[in-house]
Amino acid sequence: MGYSVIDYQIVQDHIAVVTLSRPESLNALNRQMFIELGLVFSEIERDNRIKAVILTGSGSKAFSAGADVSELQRLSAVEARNFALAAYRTQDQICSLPVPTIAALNGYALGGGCELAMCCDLRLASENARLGQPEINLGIIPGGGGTQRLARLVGVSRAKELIFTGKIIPARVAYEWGLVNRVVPLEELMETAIKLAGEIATKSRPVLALAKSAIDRGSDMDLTPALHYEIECFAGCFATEDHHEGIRAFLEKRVPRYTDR
Ligand SMILES: C=CC(=O)SCCNC(=O)CCNC(=O)[C@H](O)C(C)(C)COP(=O)(O)OP(=O)(O)OC[C@H]1O[C@@H](n2cnc3c(N)ncnc32)[C@H](O)[C@@H]1OP(=O)(O)O
Repeated sequence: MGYSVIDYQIVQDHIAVVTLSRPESLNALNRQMFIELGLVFSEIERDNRIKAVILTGSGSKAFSAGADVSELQRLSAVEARNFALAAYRTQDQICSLPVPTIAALNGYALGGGCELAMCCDLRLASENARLGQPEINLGIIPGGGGTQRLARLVGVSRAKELIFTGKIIPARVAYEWGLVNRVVPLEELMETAIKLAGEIATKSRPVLALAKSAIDRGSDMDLTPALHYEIECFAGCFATEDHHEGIRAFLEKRVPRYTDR
């Protein structure tokens, strides 16, 4: 399928790389971008070969500088709600993918860009990356999950500090706050992301899906139901062929050969 504002590639057979591609506006997120992200993530969801997804931005300056401000300028309150709902639907597709997702933040990840990164399971940042929710400086608040996902990742106090001031933090601070998993030089970012995705892709696809579901769905529950849900996911592993192979390979002192069944 042809895309105009994103780029899509499969590398090393199992790794999907989706690149936000509007470099002239620092990969600002417009309606077309949400439509194409929706289409590409549907394509990824249907492709059983894919075991990890990397989401990044084109160029060396930005992952994404957020929602396209020139589109926001024209929105009524009703249209703003529809814009946020379109973003929500795309984000929900990303969050519910059964395979791990990695945001490779190659520069600014602001507003909707930071929100998109927070929908991914893991975040790697280049040393020049800068993150924040600066919507308050435009007289608005985050509408793509920023008030919720940021608070869950860094805590309510730090989320309030970022959202109330619009302050942008460097990658190193984002790492100290737990907002990104790792910081690497820009020229090593994609190599690091592909290496991490490759390491994940050596595992069993259905077992990765169960691990992701146990963590994500469990974290929306109280502890006791979450622990019971983990038990169901753990038991689900024993219904896979891959768990036989994993255990057998350990006992035979060899590397497992998973078939993703
Ligand atoms: C509701 C949810 C939201 O996401 S609201 C948007 C939240 N994001 C922001 O407020 C960030 C806006 N951008 C900036 O503050 C700056 O661009 C910067 C700090 C990220 C980088 O500054 P710098 O001076 O290095 O670059 P420019 O400002 O000159 O940007 C280059 C080029 O990109 C256009 N652009 C940047 N961000 C956006 C955006 N969010 N929407 C639309 N366009 C954007 C900027 O206008 C420049 O275009 P040009 O035609 O060259 O003027």
